[in-house]
Amino acid sequence: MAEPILRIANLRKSFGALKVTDDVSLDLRPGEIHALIGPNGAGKSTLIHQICGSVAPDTGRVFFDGGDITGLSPAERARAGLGRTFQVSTVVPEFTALAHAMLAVQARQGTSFRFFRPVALDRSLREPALAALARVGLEGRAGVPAAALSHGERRRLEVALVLALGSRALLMDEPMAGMGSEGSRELTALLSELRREAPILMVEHDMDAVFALADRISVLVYGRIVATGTPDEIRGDPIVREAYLGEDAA
Ligand SMILES: Nc1ncnc2c1ncn2[C@@H]1O[C@H](COP(=O)(O)OP(=O)(O)OP(=O)(O)O)[C@@H](O)[C@H]1O
Repeated sequence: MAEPILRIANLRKSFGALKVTDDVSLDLRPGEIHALIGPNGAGKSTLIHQICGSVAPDTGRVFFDGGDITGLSPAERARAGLGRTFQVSTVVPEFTALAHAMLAVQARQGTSFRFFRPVALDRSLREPALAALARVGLEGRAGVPAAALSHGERRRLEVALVLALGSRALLMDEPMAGMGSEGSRELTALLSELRREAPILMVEHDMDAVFALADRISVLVYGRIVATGTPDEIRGDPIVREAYLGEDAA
């Protein structure tokens, strides 16, 4: 079996008396989608924050691509190739899809300021940016401001940006949230393809998407992983059914 690209070992995090992450270990292997599911307040988002570096664990380690990244900042983790999708709507609404993608390519190339060369004219940014947009089916929307993209298109733009940043593994917190059924279908197809380029660890509440996409599922309840397995194993697991899925899983 291939070595995991991402490995979380014995992470613990408490907020006061509340143990939000209680000795969590899991990994992400090349080519897979690993979904993290669990009831509201189980600690899924806090776990993702600890993996991407915006929340420091109390104890435990995070390893990426063979190296210990526990002490790295979110920006250093992103530069190392651990990508996280973020809401494009919170960036610059007037910037076009292409401009966002070009800025992501520029960040990857490590040239933040080019005073004498307008970004919009730079072919070394434009071509990889257009390729990232094409990868998510947005090549025809390159000139459209982010604010004018549909919700589903913005989600795809987020994916294009992490690709343009050179991410080799992706963390996604509820990628399906707010998508209509058409948008969910498109994003499901895209993520399904994408796993070969960059494996994905995702938190997701949409069980149809989880069971359609995931190679493995981990179930988090009160900060603890109660089960990890294939969708079939998770569906049939009595502890999971009792703790979380209920009879809908039948
Ligand atoms: N910065 C913080 N300070 C104190 N408590 C926090 C903080 N962040 C999260 N919590 C608490 O930790 C618990 C886990 O929250 P978290 O958002 O990680 O859960 P979740 O599984 O992602 O939930 P949901 O599915 O509703 O998004 C919750 O009880 C939450 O109120």
